[in-house]
Amino acid sequence: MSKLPAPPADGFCAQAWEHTAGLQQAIVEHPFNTGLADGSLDREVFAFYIVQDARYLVGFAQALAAASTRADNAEDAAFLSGSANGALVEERRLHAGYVSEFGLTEAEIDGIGTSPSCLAYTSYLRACALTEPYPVLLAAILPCFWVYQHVGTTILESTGDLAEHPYRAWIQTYADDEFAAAVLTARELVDRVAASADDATRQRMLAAFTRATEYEWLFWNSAWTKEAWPTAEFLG
Ligand SMILES: Cc1ncc(CO)c(N)n1
Repeated sequence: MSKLPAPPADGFCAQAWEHTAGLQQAIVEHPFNTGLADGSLDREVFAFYIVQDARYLVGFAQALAAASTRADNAEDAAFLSGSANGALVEERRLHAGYVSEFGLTEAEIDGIGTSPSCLAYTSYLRACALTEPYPVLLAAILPCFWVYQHVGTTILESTGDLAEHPYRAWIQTYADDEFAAAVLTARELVDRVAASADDATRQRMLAAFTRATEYEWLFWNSAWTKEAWPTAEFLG
């Protein structure tokens, strides 16, 4: 799958993407993602990322499930709850892969602490689910779809044939047609909800979209540095 078409120029998504264009570029150019693209990324760094991402997906799924309870029609509720289920299926798949692909035992996985950035991002999504209006929650969720699809397809464009690529499975997951269709549906939902929101809500949507995109950058950066809690040394 190649890049998605641009969203309608007069909608929220177009405005949000333009507002975060510099950040989107920094994400694609982050050394974690350039290493993922050319296959040079250290496998241990990738394993750390996968463990964090499985934990992230649980929080993301909870935010999606919460959003589905607030949808005002069955189609949107089905999309959101189906996406929640999809994120949890992916979490189970990643978890199963720890042992087969990375040789990590359950004890080793338990020994990897949830990083500050992973906890911050998932906590932010959960907080939006509890305290923000439905349109703002949706805007916070959207970068999780859209940024990954953008990164996945940008990487695929640069790699071409994936047959021998060490991170083939990851690239295929986020560059495939099924994920692209989900991103289009999510964008259409956010544009529709934004179109009937008032200006103040639309401002908060833009702030939430931007913050979540910042957390996407932080998430990759925290995997790259194998971010730990600086306070761990005080706790023995
Ligand atoms: C951090 C993060 N954001 C988005 C996705 C895509 O669902 C993911 N797997 N992980």
